[in-house]
Amino acid sequence: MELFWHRRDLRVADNVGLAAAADRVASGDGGADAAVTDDSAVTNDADATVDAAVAPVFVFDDDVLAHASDVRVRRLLDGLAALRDDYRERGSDLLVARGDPVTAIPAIADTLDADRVGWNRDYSGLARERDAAVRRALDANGIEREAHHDAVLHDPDAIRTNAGDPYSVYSYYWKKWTDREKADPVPTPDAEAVADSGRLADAVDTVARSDSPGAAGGPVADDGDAWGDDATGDDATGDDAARGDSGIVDVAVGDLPSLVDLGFAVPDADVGPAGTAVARERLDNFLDEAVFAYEAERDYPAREATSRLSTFLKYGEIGIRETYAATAKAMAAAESDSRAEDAPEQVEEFQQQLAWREFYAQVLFHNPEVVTANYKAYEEGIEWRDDPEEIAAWKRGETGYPIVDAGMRQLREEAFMHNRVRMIVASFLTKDLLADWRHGYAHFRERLADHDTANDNGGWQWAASTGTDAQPYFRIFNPMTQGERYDPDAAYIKEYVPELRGVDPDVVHGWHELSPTQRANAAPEYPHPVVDHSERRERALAMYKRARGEDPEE
Ligand SMILES: Cc1cc2nc3c(=O)[nH]c(=O)nc-3n(C[C@H](O)[C@H](O)[C@H](O)COP(=O)(O)OP(=O)(O)OC[C@H]3O[C@@H](n4cnc5c(N)ncnc54)[C@H](O)[C@@H]3O)c2cc1C
Repeated sequence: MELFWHRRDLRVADNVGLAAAADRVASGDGGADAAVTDDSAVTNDADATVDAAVAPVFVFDDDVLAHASDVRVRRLLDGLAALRDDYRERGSDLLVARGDPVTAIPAIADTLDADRVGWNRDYSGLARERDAAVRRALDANGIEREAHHDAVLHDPDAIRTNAGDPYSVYSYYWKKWTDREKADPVPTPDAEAVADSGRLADAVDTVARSDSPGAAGGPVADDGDAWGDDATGDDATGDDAARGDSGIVDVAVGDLPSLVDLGFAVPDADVGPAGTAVARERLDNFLDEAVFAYEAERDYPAREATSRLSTFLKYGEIGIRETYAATAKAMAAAESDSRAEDAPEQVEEFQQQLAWREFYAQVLFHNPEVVTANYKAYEEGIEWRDDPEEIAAWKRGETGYPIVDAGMRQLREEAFMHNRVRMIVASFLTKDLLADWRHGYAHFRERLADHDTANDNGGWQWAASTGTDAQPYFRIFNPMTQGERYDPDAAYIKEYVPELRGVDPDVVHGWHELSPTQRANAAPEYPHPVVDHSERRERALAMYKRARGEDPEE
């Protein structure tokens, strides 16, 4: 028996770690029963078939839940339900545990008589720290373990500059990324390779509820695997020893806790559907048509021009190899059929976004401190203004800047925001309200269903001009002209800002130039601008110049 630990890879298809375990049990190369050699003649065949299988588990870790939000836990539970159903279709089920993985994983492995535990690597600081502690606990209990690269096409150490450094400039990273050969999707395990649900139920009956082997074993010396070393980050607890002591392991077969059980409330936002089947349908639909106009259309929030795959990629409900292979197929088809000449470039533009995801993953991996610190140090530090009322108006979507308010309300209602609008609202918070990007990051982290530490942090530090390859500090979006350019008939704005529905688009886009009386006549319920953009623009330039040690008057 092998135990496979799902974390942010909620799928059975194109799952590198799961496929490796399934392949091993199918070929009889590994697992407790495969180790039977001399006694094989007397082994009960039925038991051997049942035991030579992979048992999947998910662990609700209280340390992770402490940093989660209503929206994200709702979406996680939906993704887990879909994963469980995929296992049930194969006659298996998902083991669901609650506890500290450092104790839970060795305890469950022990109960199942699993001699190996597998998982896919996660690159954030907290995850790496947790994984190092789990590795030590498994080693102490003599249980083999292996970790795989799965979430990205090229792992964070694979692509470096010619001098051997991690990349900090995206365009150079992209050149190498796109030239590298990409792995094919890995096979989906056969039903025979995953543990029968009855066997899982029997095992759960006997799981120790305290004093698990993980707790007894305690931490042992690290084996020097670079992936688990020196992890830091905002959400890292930094306390391995404490992790090994809790000893309580709650396990059920397919029985998912409710939001309330986990200490969360039902979110106002509709987090949308979950699971591999939905993700595949989205990808297929997108690659059928929209991708061929992706570059031209992707910045217009009212148009359905992007894939809306981010939440599925964040929870790993679709594999990145499968996603990339589908884009490569679409590109090949576009080259050979009668589509517009630039169709392949449009597909490549989409692949570039997948590469941004991997670029930010490697930035976070090599610089875990960026979660709380500026990537780019400013000599004198940035003197953020941080006005609580202005920040609160931004969060509520009541700044009096229509495109900003539409974005913030889309976030509240859908736990999602269009990429162009994320850039606009992030620029507005940092360069109009002069508020620290960390306020925005914290709010996005709470509200976005697709919140991904690497991408969210990368996006915020880009907008605040503090990140790798960031927007230069003197490039400050004008929220009115951005709205006019990318939402010319104000369709997106009107969808989320009902106060402006009957208002002419020119009036919407010129809102800041109207007199208070004109505004009151046009849309009495919609707020006046909280700040004057031109004045704030000058203040932002001075703020950044001072931080750079330059004279703001020059
Ligand atoms: C301030 C800010 C915060 C952001 N926070 C997140 C976040 O928490 N999670 C997240 O996945 N994306 C984040 N992004 C990137 C981007 O906005 C979303 O990935 C995108 O809007 C998701 O929509 P989509 O799936 O339709 O994207 P598509 O345009 O269809 O792109 C396909 C995929 O590529 C990836 N991708 C696209 N753009 C980027 C990007 N700029 N950086 C990294 N990956 C990208 C995503 O996985 C996305 O699903 C943020 C951007 C900004 C400016």
